[in-house]
Amino acid sequence: MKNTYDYIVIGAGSAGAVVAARLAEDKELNILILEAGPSDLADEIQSPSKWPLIWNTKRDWAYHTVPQEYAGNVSKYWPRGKTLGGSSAINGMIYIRGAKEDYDNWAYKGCYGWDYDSVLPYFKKSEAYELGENEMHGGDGPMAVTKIKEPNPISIVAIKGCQELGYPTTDDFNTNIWGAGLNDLSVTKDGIRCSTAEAFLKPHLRSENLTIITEALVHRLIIENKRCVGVEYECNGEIMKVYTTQEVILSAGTIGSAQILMLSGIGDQEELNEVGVEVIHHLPGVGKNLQDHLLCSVIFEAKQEIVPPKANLLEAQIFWKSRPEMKVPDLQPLFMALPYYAPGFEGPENAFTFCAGMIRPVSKGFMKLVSNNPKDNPMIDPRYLSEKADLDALYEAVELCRKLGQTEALKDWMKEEIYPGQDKSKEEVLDYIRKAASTYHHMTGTCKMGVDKDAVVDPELKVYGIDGLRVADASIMPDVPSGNTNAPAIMVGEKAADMIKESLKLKTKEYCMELN
Ligand SMILES: Cc1cc2nc3c(=O)[nH]c(=O)nc-3n(C[C@H](O)[C@H](O)[C@H](O)COP(=O)(O)OP(=O)(O)OC[C@H]3O[C@@H](n4cnc5c(N)ncnc54)[C@H](O)[C@@H]3O)c2cc1C
Repeated sequence: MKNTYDYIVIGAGSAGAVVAARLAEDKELNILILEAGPSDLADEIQSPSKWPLIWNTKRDWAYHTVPQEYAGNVSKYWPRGKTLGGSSAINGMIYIRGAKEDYDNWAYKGCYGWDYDSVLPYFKKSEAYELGENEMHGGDGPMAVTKIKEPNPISIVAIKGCQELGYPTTDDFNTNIWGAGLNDLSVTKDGIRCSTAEAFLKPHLRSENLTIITEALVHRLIIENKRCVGVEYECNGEIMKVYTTQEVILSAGTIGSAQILMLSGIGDQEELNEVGVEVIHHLPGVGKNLQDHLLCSVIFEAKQEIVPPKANLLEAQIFWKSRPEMKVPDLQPLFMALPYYAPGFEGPENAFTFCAGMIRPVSKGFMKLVSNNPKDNPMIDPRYLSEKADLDALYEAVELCRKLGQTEALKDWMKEEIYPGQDKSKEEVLDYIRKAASTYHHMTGTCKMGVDKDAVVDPELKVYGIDGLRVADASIMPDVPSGNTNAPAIMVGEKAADMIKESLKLKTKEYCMELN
């Protein structure tokens, strides 16, 4: 193993695996990718219906928030992938990009080059859409996106119930987001999860210019004169140092990237002083702007036996709005053929869930270090439901799901509403929502891209105030897209790799001009 590489990528997750693989396409470059977790060789990862079995194992960071003041005063569990592929190896495999307006809004806030028309080519670049290339989909990218072959009966009746209530349907959320329909999945044609490790890293396993090190926990960046020159990490109990000739790309995810910046002395100076980290660069936005979507389970006991789902457990959903005047969806209820009880709630096993989802949160939270030890999980406070607008929206999502349970389409399936429960007052329903609300797993924003004083990276994803360092993952999203965040994180990886390659070309050109 060398001790100097052209580029060092930290984190082999949804975005990091893409950045490393795309850079390694240039055989002149030597790339290192450091991943804290072990390999992804596990049946629970490969089989699309087994993903919740990975929770609380060695491949899950298993974070917990602080007790949520506005959400039942309980701590909420946050699974995150800790393996090759990162969270794309433990996620629900729904392939969705969100609304066009999400990205146009990023550009409106100063993130030039990130409007939907500009990012669409990057979504398409990564994609091998089962139905082939068209205006909205890519046909020959590394990442399989397939249709659900044998949907569970609950998924089908839920969509019919939505139609009965007057909602439209859609057969492709990435072309027309509004309405109810079956999801596209990041699953191969052979029915195996298509994580970014599967799609992007595996084809490079024999590439001599891409070195992948697993179980390598990055402690901090090595910074000299405000330039990132390398990385310090721990592997097999040994502390190692590795250096870069070009750049370090931080792709450790919404928690990991902000944590590593702070451990390296880049963050809010007062907060860093409190935990004994020497301040290298005061950047107050690091760890702030934490945003997440929320779910709340509406659970029905079933009249007839539910067959176990064959696909990804999350086959169908609806994108809708909490108020008629809304221009983009803010609700995304998911239909599951199993009971998804929140911690502390229980009920019959032969049951199904319409999981009310709220996807345009107004509440913003933060995370910060509790010590200067890289092995200590940071303190995470998403401040769920701290803004009343979020509770109002989630309430509308719950009511939509409850109405769906009462439709004719569901008559042969729905025996009884278990949660929030029949004949509950609005106050009781709100109380249930606060207690049962859980993450939709879409945390973003702690290293926000932007042009304001709280921004951490510029629109080229370069960290303000430090040379040779970019962040590329879900943490840079200024606002969480209104949909699931895996495809957007992969898009960030694709665009980052292209920008890095462009910078290198420019540098080489300048160097050649100097020589002449
Ligand atoms: C349970 C679950 C279900 C989800 N379901 C869906 C879904 O169905 N569809 C969808 O679109 N999205 C889903 N998501 C969200 C989506 O997977 C994430 O938003 C996306 O994977 C984030 O990508 P990322 O690159 O930012 O981070 P990650 O993919 O989490 O990658 C970060 C990587 O960095 C590594 N790392 C962190 N710290 C260090 C360190 N100090 N040293 C070395 N390595 C480090 C991590 O181990 C990890 O591999 C789900 C997420 C979860 C957890």
